[in-house]
Amino acid sequence: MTETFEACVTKDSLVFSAAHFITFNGNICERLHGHNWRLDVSIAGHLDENHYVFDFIAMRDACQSIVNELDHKVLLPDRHDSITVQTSDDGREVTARFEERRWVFPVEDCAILPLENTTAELIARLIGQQLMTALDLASVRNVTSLKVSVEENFGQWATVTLPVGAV
Ligand SMILES: Nc1nc2c(c(=O)[nH]1)N=C([C@H](O)[C@H](O)COP(=O)(O)OP(=O)(O)OP(=O)(O)O)CN2
Repeated sequence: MTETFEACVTKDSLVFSAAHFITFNGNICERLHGHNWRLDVSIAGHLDENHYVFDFIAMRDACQSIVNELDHKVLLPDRHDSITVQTSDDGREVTARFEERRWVFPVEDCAILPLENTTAELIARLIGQQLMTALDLASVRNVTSLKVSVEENFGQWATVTLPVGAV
């Protein structure tokens, strides 16, 4: 077995305070509520010429940009089967609907995400995909995988591991 390393980043600043509601077990829809979502990211692979797997600082800065986009927002899914999310014609408001329920938000308070549901798992995967692009991991030859954990509440988190293609 060859040795592998992980470079990991988690910080008090890598927390976003955001509201959401999910559906589960078919047609149960939560009430709107908030979490302080915490991000934890690791990149695994072999060492490069700097004796790094990947630069912590680049990881930290890319994570911070993503967190800043989500902080103080309402997270809304635009691929949900039964929650519809629509921006008004004048671009000022977003309306989310589930069955008879309706929520209206100022557009600047919303992060409309390409997700089927705003679960911690799917948010972790989306952040992972965004990090893949931001860090151009596909072209980094020594990196084998990216792991993203999103903690929704103290001690409750979801993790995704995404393979990195270049190796
Ligand atoms: N694997 C997952 N399980 C659950 C997820 C998830 O994203 N992935 N999400 C939820 C809900 O969003 C729920 O809101 C979790 O939040 P929490 O505040 O912990 O839920 P509680 O109802 O227990 O609220 P308390 O304020 O702590 O009483 C559920 N599961």
